Amino acid sequence: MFDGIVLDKTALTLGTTHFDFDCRIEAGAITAIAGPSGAGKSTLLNLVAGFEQPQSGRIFMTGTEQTLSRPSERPLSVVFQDHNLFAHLDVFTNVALGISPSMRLSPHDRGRIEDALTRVGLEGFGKRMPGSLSGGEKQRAAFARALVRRKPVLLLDEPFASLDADLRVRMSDLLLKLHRETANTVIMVTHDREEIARVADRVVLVEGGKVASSEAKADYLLRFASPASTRPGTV
Ligand SMILES: Nc1ncnc2c1ncn2[C@@H]1O[C@H](COP(=O)(O)OP(=O)(O)OP(=O)(O)O)[C@@H](O)[C@H]1O
Repeated sequence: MFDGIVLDKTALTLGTTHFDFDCRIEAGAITAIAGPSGAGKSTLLNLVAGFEQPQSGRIFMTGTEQTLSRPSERPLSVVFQDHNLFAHLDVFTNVALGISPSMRLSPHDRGRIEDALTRVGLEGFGKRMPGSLSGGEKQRAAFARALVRRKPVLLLDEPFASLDADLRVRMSDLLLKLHRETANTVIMVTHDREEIARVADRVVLVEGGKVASSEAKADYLLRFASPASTRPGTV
């Protein structure tokens, strides 16, 4: 049994754009999804998350078929570039929603939420409202919510793109630290070559709605570092 993520000839058409993804994503690794703008990176992630459903093909995750299951039924958490937090709820409540949408929390759950906030460097931030947080603090809160869910798969859609360069590096370090602790399967859409170099184990290159290659990071970086590279537009 392959316990990573499988997109088995997963196809759909959105508007006039056709997508046809066929790939395997290793369990326990951080896989970057790279490729030019409009190639289909977010669409691939949306298929894995269940926000889009394929018109044909199948999707497997941690050994079970998930092709038609709802996003909430899939063994995963998602962190987006923006809009991760409910603006009218404090940080504690935003994180708590990762455990219980109805906010039925045991003392143990409350402890886990405080612990997650501490691990992402937001100790004492529980009563703060999202509007009073910096961009990096908001992303940390989003990570804390993903952490308390304890799902084996973490999907990140350009999670650090709106942050400045220094903060991007610190958030990458945080991602690596959390990944070492949880050994979860991470898929991260990114345009940023340096981010790929810093955090990814493997790289899936998406072009024209298809998976063009899937390889170890070192091989990917070597290929595109070469002056003979034929794909200057890609990260
Ligand atoms: N719901 C939709 N209806 C019509 N076209 C869509 C829809 N969703 C995506 N597309 C088109 O599919 C293509 C791929 O979109 P997608 O967002 O997956 O690309 P991407 O690689 O993530 O791009 P970027 O790097 O710019 O975010 C784009 O041309 C986009 O306009």
